Amino acid sequence: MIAAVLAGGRSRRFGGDKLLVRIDGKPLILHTIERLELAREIDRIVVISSRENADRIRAFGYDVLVDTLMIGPMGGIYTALSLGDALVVAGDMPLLIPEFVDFIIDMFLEAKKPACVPRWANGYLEPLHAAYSKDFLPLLREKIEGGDYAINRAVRESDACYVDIEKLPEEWRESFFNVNTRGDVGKLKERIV
Ligand SMILES: Nc1nc2c(ncn2[C@@H]2O[C@H](COP(=O)(O)OP(=O)(O)OP(=O)(O)O)[C@@H](O)[C@H]2O)c(=O)[nH]1
Ligand SMILES: [Mg+2]
Repeated sequence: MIAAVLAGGRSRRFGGDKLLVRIDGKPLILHTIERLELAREIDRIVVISSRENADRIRAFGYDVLVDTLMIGPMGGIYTALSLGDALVVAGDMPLLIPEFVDFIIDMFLEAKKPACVPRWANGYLEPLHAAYSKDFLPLLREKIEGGDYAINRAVRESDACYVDIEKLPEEWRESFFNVNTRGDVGKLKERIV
């Protein structure tokens, strides 16, 4: 399975490109990628990046596909699916749990649904830690053409399968930690030492 790492955001809350910020001497996005490399079910990693960041990420030694839509995560997922079925994660998730990623992929391969998305008991979805099939593309295309870029709504309108987070090992929840603000960098440093 391909893993697509979304890296085309604006980092507005962070102020300055958060994915290139060094944590322990390493850019944030490489922490995310190195966690993915430990997942058995993933055989290829592609970064879905803005045009501006493409060369910088290639220089780290990773494949890049440029997102020309730049309409938010939905456009990143749409771009990723041009490569085939994909496990999609946000580039700002440096604490990914490889076993959890494998768990989602195994469920996705078995369920044969257009998407497999983690869901909290209160209904909140985690669409940037999820698996998508090419069968999700027609709905995405329709949404994009209609100017509705809400990925959660698209997932809910599809025949997705859901991964109930509260039924899984509690330590897997760390997978969803993502860096949005400068303060999150402090939290991250506490967790990776
Ligand atoms: N390829 C692609 N990735 C995106 C896009 N928008 C957001 N992302 C990525 O999706 C992930 C989650 O997005 P957010 O945490 O909301 O990040 P963001 O948009 O950079 O940050 P804010 O501006 O603070 O909301 C990050 O890794 C972003 O780089 C997009 O339009 N295209
Ligand atoms: Mg985020």
